[in-house]
Parts: sequence; C-alpha cells; structure tokens
Amino acid sequence: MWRRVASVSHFTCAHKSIVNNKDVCKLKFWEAFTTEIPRKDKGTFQRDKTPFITFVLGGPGSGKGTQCMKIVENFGFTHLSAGDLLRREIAANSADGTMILNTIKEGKIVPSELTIRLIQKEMESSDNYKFLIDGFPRSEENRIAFEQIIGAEPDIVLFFDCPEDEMVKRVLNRNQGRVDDNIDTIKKRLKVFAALNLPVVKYYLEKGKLYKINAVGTVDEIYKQVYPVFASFNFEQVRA
Ligand SMILES: Nc1ncnc2c1ncn2[C@@H]1O[C@H](COP(=O)(O)OP(=O)(O)OP(=O)(O)O)[C@@H](O)[C@H]1O
Ligand SMILES: Nc1ccn([C@H]2C[C@H](O)[C@@H](COP(=O)(O)O)O2)c(=O)n1
Ligand SMILES: [Mg+2]
Repeated sequence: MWRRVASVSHFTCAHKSIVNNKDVCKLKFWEAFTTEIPRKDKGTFQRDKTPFITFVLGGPGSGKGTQCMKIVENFGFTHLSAGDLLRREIAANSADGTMILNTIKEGKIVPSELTIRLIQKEMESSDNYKFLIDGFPRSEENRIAFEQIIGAEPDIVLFFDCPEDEMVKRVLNRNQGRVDDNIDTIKKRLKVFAALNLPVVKYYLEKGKLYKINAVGTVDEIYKQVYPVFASFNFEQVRA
C-alpha cells in the first residue's frame, strides 16, 4: 500500500491549532482526510515539447475554475480540473467511481495515484504544451506523488486567496448540482483545505513560484491581477 507518511509528518503537530479536533490530531494526521489504494508502477510522461505547467490553488469556491476559463480564452491553455476529471469517473461509472463519490461527499482527498493518472492521461493526449492544473495538488502527498510519477514540477503556481465566508457564499450559490455543494461538506472541505492544502501553498511560496491573487472582488477585477502573470511569459495570445 502506498502512503507517504514521512513527507507530511512534519506538519502533524503544526496544524493542531487549525483543526480543532483533538482526535483527528492523535491519528497520523492526514490519514483522517485520505483514502488508501495499492500502488502501481511509476508512470512516465514524455513530450517533445517541454510542458508549461501551472498549478491553480485556492479553497472551495475561491474562483479557480472561473479564472481558468479566462486564461484559456486569452492564452490558449488546456484546463485540467482535477475535480472535473474525478467527477467524470463518477459519471462514467468507472471501477473507482463509487470510491471517488464517497470521498468527495466526505470532503476528503482521493488517492494521489488515481488523480495523477487522470491528469497524466489528459496531458499525454493533448497537442498543447500549456496546462492549467486546477485543484491540484491538494496535499503535500499529492504534490510529491506528482513530482515522482510525472517527473515534473510546476513552472508557476496561482493561489486564489479568499476569506472563508465568501467561499461558503459562492459555493452555496453555485447551483451546478454538485454533491459537495452543501454546508456540511463545505465545512469539511474547508478543514481539509486549511490542514492539507495550505502547506502546499507555503511550499511554493518558499520556492518563489507562488503568485498570490486577492480573490475578493468581481471576476474582472480578479482577472486584472491574473492577466499580467501570464502576459509576463510572452505566450502567444489567442485573444487579447
Ligand atoms: N469573483 C467572483 N465573485 C462572485 N462570484 C464568483 C466569483 N468568481 C466565481 N464566482 C462564482 O462562485 C462559484 C464558485 O466559483 P468556481 O467554481 O470558479 O470556484 P472553484 O474555486 O473552482 O471552486 P471548487 O474548488 O469548489 O471547484 C461559481 O458559481 C462562480 O460563478
Ligand atoms: N487533487 C484533488 C482534487 C479534487 N479532489 C476531490 C475532492 C474535492 O473536494 C473534489 C472537488 O474538487 P474541486 O472541483 O473543488 O477542485 O474532488 C481530490 O480528491 N483531489
Ligand atoms: Mg472548480
């Protein structure tokens, strides 16, 4: 079985204050939020053109998907939402569909290897080299597994910084029929986000790869902060 306990053990205690549940903290911390699957062989990812990988991070409802659509339109990126790929497995009744559905309903994180396999498949079958990987990595374990399986790191990381009350409001108004858009699951997702995703944000901040975006305001106001990030790389613009 594959679980990367060592990689995350350093924040087991550091996050006791974030999650106010002593029982959770007594466990190997992140086991409370993840599901375990058997490990398969390491995959490879090869292209003739080096991919430009952007990880798009932020809490539930912070506006990742909304802003990704605008980046796609202007800069011709391929948008890979980890959540959408997982939901597609549920809809297709795939072998992992039921496990994914139960994990999402609980606001937990699907085993890294499975999510990365879905991302990898999309990257490999794409003619594009510019990727927005939205909602991934959700944990240090996700991050390390991506590096190991794909053999690449992101070029840049966007982080949509949004207050919890605004995220809750947006998710409850989303109306897309998502099984996790209810107050109980949102509370769980926010806990998982604080406990497992914020350490990833910190990691990329320390690596100098993080672009922190203030995610409060209108969609256009927020995009005014996002646009210059991509413009600075001189990608050919699909639409100005
Ligand atoms: N700046 C904004 N102001 C108000 N509403 C917004 C804003 N940006 C996005 N929304 C709306 O908030 C909801 C959540 O946005 P979106 O789906 O883009 O978030 P997300 O970060 O992808 O969330 P999740 O992680 O749950 O997939 C959507 O209904 C979207 O239309
Ligand atoms: N790396 C990921 C991304 C998503 N999931 C699961 C758990 C999330 O709550 C759900 C919805 O994702 P979203 O659409 O909000 O990005 O999908 C995961 O397990 N691992
Ligand atoms: Mg989304």
